[in-house]
Amino acid sequence: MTHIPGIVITGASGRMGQMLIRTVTESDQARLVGAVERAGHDWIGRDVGEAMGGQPLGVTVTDDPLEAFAKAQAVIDFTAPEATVEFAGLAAQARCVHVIGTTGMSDAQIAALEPAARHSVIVRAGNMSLGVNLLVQLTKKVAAALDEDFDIEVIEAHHRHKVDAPSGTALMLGEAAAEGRGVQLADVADRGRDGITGARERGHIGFHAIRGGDIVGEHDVLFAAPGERIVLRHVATDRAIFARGALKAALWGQGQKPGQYDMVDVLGL
Ligand SMILES: NC(=O)C1=CN([C@@H]2O[C@H](COP(=O)(O)OP(=O)(O)OC[C@H]3O[C@@H](n4cnc5c(N)ncnc54)[C@H](O)[C@@H]3O)[C@@H](O)[C@H]2O)C=CC1
Ligand SMILES: O=C(O)C1=N[C@H](C(=O)O)C[C@H](O)C1
Repeated sequence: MTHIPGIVITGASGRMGQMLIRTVTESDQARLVGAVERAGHDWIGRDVGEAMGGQPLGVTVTDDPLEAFAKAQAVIDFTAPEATVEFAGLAAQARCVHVIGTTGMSDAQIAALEPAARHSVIVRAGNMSLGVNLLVQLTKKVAAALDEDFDIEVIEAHHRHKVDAPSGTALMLGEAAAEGRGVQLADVADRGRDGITGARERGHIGFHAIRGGDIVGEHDVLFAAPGERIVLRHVATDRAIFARGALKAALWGQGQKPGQYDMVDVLGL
């Protein structure tokens, strides 16, 4: 019997799913024990390594998440909001750590994770990279140090396939800026200005989303005042940074008490 945690990857054929499978199989601290895709997907029933165009990995892609989770200690889930809510319940049933990278979740979907978190460890973050989680801390500090003479705008850019906006990372950065200022983001967020918007409102936090080509993920937090500007920037050039963070979270979650955590907890920032 090995103590190396067994990991299931949901959304196995996706951009992040495939990156996660490579990251887990290359790690000597974790074992790939399952790969899940949606019902009807043409990878179901195939070896996941072969489906990715490589050597067999001895793991067959399934559309039965509970059967896969029952053999695992952790589930790493970068899929879609409805799927993630369903997986949270099943991961709790199987007592697996559930690492959630999925973005675009509504407040109701986030609230729906709470019953699962009474039985299992959930680590959820809109961005699993070390760099962005450091940027979140810096954003909070800079926002706390400056007054409302500095207008805050969060600008993000992603590939043409991304379905949600603003990005999960942009929202994390906006929340951090709002927290630094001691306000609620919901009260001050300006999302996607268009038309005769009127002059910018003092104290508001703006969000802007660029979509194009194969941009992995870029985030700027702009603090603009009369006469000067500060720009905090993170540029992701490789999805491996998200996969490495997610695997770190899955390993960190082993032995933690049930509840909801984020990458700040995992990274000790
Ligand atoms: N937190 C982070 O660090 C990061 C988060 N993301 C987020 O991860 C999510 C996925 O991103 P990508 O991999 O680029 O998307 P993608 O569209 O390439 O992959 C999503 C996969 O999930 C699968 N899926 C959807 N519903 C499913 C279900 N019910 N059961 C099983 N599989 C299901 C799809 O078939 C697809 O293969 C997005 O929400 C994205 O914003 C992406 C990168 C980093
Ligand atoms: O969809 C993506 O690709 C990414 N999504 C996350 C987000 O919404 O912030 C993280 C990263 O920027 C890539």
